[in-house]
Amino acid sequence: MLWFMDPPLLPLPLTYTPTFLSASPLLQLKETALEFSWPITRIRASFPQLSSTPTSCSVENAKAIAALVQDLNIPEANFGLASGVSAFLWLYSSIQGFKPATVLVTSELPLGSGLGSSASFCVALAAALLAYTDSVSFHVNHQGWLSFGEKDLELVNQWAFEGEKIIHGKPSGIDNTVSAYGNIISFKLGSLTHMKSSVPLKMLITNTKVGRNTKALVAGVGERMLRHPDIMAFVFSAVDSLSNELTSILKSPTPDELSVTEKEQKIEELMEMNEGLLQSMGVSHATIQTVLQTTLKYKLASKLTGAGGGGCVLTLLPTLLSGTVVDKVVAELESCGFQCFIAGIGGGGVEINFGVSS
Ligand SMILES: Nc1ncnc2c1ncn2[C@@H]1O[C@H](COP(=O)(O)OP(=O)(O)O)[C@@H](O)[C@H]1O
Ligand SMILES: C[C@@](O)(CCOP(=O)(O)O)CC(=O)O
Ligand SMILES: [Mg+2]
Repeated sequence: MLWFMDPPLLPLPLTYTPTFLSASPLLQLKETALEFSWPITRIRASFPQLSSTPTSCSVENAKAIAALVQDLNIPEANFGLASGVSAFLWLYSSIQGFKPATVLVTSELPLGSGLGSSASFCVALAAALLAYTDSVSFHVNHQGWLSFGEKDLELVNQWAFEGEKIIHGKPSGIDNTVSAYGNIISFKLGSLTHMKSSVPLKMLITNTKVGRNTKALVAGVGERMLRHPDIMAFVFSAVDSLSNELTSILKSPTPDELSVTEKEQKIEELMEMNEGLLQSMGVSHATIQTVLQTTLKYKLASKLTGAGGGGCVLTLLPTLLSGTVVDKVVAELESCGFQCFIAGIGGGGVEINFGVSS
């Protein structure tokens, strides 16, 4: 069960404008001010046969995508985007077919920081592309926002998983599932349980700003498993037990404030143990250790999030913690050059708004 290794996901606004004025699909990435487009004839020639149901990108199609991306000459500083652009090409061509459209992506998430930006990107993309096909239906949610019906949401999630595979290599599927469905999910390969926490969890997120790549980190854990299969089997079994314990804490009813505090203390202990297990998988980093030591001075428990190796660290902010302590710990972390923000755990899932424009 991988639930406890994963991040709270934040929204990724994405604007999708079908346009029949241009003959090229256009991808605009607002934060990096980059734009990519391809002649539709070239895309059509690159993918002679595509399935309209969620399908993994074959080796042949991956080669075609690599050629399309290589010709873009993405600046070296933004080269990490190549995998996102590849996922875009696969989802766009498979779902949208060969109709030209403009896709504008804006995001509040830092990329490659363990907060699941790759999954949010794929979910938002799959959702926007599917929303413009005739095959999906919606429920009205709030103020122009629509949510997908159960079957269509699963379709969004399956396509997003195919995109994640391109960015990530071998994702478990937890990030795209949380991003699509929202709330808290207990996830074991092959089975997932949607949960609502009985404790309102608040986390301080510290971005160490150390860039890392999920694909490389996950591959590194795989190599350690090959070198030490017996030890790593115990580590993963411990992560599983830990996740089961967390699930039962979150599920059990909370009658009064004292038990909220008790639950928070138990969760803090689990976070500390989880951090130790993640360290033994080899995915920590010197900056993560600095965040852990800093928050520990204020008796706060922290753990790395996502694939680790830098990126973000989560610190539980207990309900009764005073604002002064939060201010002090944030000031100390920011004086190290880190960036802090506060998030509640368990947000909403993907929604569509046909009225939003850039
Ligand atoms: N808004 C976006 N636009 C384009 N690509 C994106 C966007 N968000 C994420 N990606 C892709 O996802 C990659 C980061 O994924 P990953 O290494 O899994 O880190 P994380 O998911 O923790 O942010 C980026 O390098 C990029 O290829
Ligand atoms: C490490 C892992 O649990 C999540 C990776 O998340 P991120 O891309 O680091 O945000 C991998 C996975 O579940 O596929
Ligand atoms: Mg990711």
